[in-house]
Amino acid sequence: MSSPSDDLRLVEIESEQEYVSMLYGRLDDLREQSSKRLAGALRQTGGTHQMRSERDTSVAMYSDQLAQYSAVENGLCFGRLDFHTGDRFYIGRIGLFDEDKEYEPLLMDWRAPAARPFYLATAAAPDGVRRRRHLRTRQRKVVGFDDEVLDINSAEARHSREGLTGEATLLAAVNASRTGQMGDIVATIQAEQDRIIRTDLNGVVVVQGGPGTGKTAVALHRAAYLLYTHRRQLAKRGVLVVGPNSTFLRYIGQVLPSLGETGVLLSTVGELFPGLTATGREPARTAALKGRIEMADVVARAIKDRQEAPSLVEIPFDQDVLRLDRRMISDARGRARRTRRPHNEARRTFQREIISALAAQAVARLGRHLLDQADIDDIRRELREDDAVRAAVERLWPTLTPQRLLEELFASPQRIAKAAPKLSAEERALLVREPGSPWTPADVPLLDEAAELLGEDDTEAKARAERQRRQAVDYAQGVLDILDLEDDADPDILMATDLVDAYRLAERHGAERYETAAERAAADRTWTFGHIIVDEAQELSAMAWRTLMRRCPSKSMTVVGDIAQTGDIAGATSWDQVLSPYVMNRWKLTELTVNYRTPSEIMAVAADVLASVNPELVPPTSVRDSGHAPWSRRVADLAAALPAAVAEESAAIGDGKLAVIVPAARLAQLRAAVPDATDDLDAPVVVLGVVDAKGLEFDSVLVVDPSGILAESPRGASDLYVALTRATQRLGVLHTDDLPPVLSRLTPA
Ligand SMILES: Nc1ncnc2c1ncn2[C@@H]1O[C@H](COP(=O)(O)OP(=O)(O)OP(=O)(O)O)[C@@H](O)[C@H]1O
Repeated sequence: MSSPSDDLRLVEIESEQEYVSMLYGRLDDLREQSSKRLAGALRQTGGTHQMRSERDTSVAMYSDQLAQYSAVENGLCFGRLDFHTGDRFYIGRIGLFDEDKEYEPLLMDWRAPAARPFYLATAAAPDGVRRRRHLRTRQRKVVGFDDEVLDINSAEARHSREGLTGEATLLAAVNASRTGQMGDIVATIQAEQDRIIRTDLNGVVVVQGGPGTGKTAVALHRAAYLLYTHRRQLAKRGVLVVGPNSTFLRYIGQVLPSLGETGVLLSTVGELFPGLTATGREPARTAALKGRIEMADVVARAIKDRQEAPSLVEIPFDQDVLRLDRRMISDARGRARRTRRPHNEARRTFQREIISALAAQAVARLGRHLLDQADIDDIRRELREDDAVRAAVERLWPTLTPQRLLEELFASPQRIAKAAPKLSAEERALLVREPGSPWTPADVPLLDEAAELLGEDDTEAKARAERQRRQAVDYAQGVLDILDLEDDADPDILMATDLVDAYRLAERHGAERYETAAERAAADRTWTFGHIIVDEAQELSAMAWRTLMRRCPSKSMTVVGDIAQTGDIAGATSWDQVLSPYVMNRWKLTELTVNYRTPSEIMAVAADVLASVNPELVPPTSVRDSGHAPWSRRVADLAAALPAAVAEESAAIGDGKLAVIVPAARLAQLRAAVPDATDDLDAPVVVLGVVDAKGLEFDSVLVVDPSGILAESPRGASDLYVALTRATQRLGVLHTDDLPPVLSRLTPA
């Protein structure tokens, strides 16, 4: 039998349903409008260059709108604010307005200033808000709501925990099973997070916080907020989000689209050199050395070393031999260097000077008085076009790509010795490798450094890209002409999304399509972004920071990380050390203190490990208990014991996700021991090394061989801390030898 309060709730849900259905109706109208406009734009043919470019812009704009309307379909409206004045606002993923009533707001975008009380108002500081309501929806259906009455004297206010906004909805969200994809937190952003999300665009903001405090979530919502608030400025230059590895980028990949933002480039530092995939592996010590700032000097010296000045070069020319001695070559080299242009650009000066020196010799031999200016010009031209002269210039001042420079440097201990006189012999030996070896992520900042110093002439490549883009548009046009659309084509039969598909079809036929800023940025090494967000920033090396800073001359950045979780030996130990070379003390530290992921029982274990990293570091406070005691089990053989432990944990979490986190050296062996295990985050069970588990989370985590993790790296304790804090519900530890003392809090099972 239902109680009167249940009945009241049902009535409320019905009335909310009516409103929410109206909002979806409005969304459908907008979708249809954009579809029609897109179809119209796509049907325009030919015209002047300007008309075509306007059409491209319209196509891009309407395609983006359509993508945004689809992206906000789930959870379109998630909140409501009732004010003491009687005003009422609904809060959602985008703003919707009533065109018939002077654009009265029907739904307030969560990023609008007026929506802020939804995240900040408290019973103590209600900001005029009487009630905050969190709506729960499934697809287009309202399935429930949670209310908070912001009255300091209410029983609810007395019971709610200090500092939490929308506690019931928040706890439901953090307790939900994980899906393998990070979700957005737009309905439950907490006050300390909101303040960071809405910090000014300018300058560097550092978000320091322990595991699970929402740093990644905050960084991504900040990207969405900045794009909303500074759309004009940022849409043109784009926003770059840098993450530690591609597994992590896949994990967070859906958050921004679900917030209606598709124009953000997600990348690892290793992917920032267009046209190159850095898949190679190398010893951690080599990668750490390549990450050191001294490598900038090594690259610069390596280039200078290629500008050779031998004592004599003889060049056969016109049945004679011309001679370049060291002084002539040094003079030409000096002139070229004094231009202060990048190596490949300064080459023109070098070549001119060499040709002048050779021409002077040739003219002197023929007899200056017998030649007029036209003859001398002819001689210079002949010299310029002469193969032997070209070969000599190429030897003395070669045209170098970053790849060739580094490949030839690493292949030659002699070259390394000249370029790196300040490194020890042992360090220099770490750099040597076979030519043709695959590029590694740590090579990328070095290639970038080299590209800066070498200079590149990419006009040809850009012209080619533009030609391809035009072909793409024409191809799509051809497809559309065949479709022969009528103006009033029934949207049910042929939606504009089909047209977009036709447009995108061009891509698959080898031509480029219209590109967003993010796409153009991905293909252009010299692109500079309007804002850069760096996640797991503690992992970046000094050379990687140099690359990123180059990509953002305005130094508008959000730097997100946790110094206590630094695992990479090239990584950071202090934010000041990382940032002051670029922005001195002009960076702002913000902190997150509440852990939304890891329950208190697991955090107590992790806190002991943190104390072993540095007793002064304070772990974040968990927002909840799970009721499950983290356990440990001593086994004789890890690979043999693993399947049963996996089966047990899988049964305990039902539909949730389980991760087995192992020392990198045992990854292959232990992955083979778990039936159906992969590194695909959508799978129910994944087996990962600690490095690849960074930033991720799972309902249950099995940490295997903690001593192995501790011993594997000088930052082993930080790695173990990361591994333990990936779980949202349950944690188990399997070990063969004595449990490390820092884990003594675990319950033997
Ligand atoms: N306000 C919030 N509402 C609901 N869930 C939240 C909130 N803040 C964080 N979370 C959830 O907590 C989990 C941890 O967040 P996130 O991954 O952003 O933390 P992090 O600080 O980056 O952690 P780590 O340093 O361990 O990578 C995620 O599932 C995230 O969705």
